Amino acid sequence: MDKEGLVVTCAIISDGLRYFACQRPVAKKHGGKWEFPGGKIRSGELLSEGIKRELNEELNIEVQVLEQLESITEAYNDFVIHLYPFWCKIIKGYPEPLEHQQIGWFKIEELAKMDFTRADKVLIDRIKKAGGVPAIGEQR
Ligand SMILES: Nc1nc2c([nH]c(=O)n2[C@@H]2O[C@H](COP(=O)(O)OP(=O)(O)OP(=O)(O)O)[C@@H](O)[C@H]2O)c(=O)[nH]1
Repeated sequence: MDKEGLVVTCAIISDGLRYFACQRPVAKKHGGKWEFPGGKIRSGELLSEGIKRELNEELNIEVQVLEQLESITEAYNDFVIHLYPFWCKIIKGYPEPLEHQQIGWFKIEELAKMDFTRADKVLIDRIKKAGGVPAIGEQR
């Protein structure tokens, strides 16, 4: 097991009512699981730069980081993940599923029932308990 752990960022994007989530391709690790868009940080890259790069690569959107949320560390069978969530706002483009099986907008109650990884379940629980991240304006 990689003791250092994998540093992964993810974006929480909300239209005030629903949250944006993506389903991983079957062939990838955690295939078929739902996740918040993002990915591994490259060496020397700032977390806030990594999240913007990943969303651009995966969804062809530009985002503004509004706030960094509390990180989550989870041990899976073969690796440890340090998940760094960022509350983000889309400032350019509409999400396209360039690397995911499916993408969509879901209410928090729906997210709580979907098949997310353990790290994400912790995050969803936190958002639910906090009563949601504040609405972030106009999105379709
Ligand atoms: N993107 C993302 N990955 C997550 C989340 N939660 C979580 O456990 N992970 C896990 O973090 C690991 C790395 O994410 P990733 O595979 O998206 O990273 P990446 O796009 O940079 O990888 P790649 O370049 O190999 O495709 C995966 O095992 C993934 O399941 C999440 O909310 N978003």
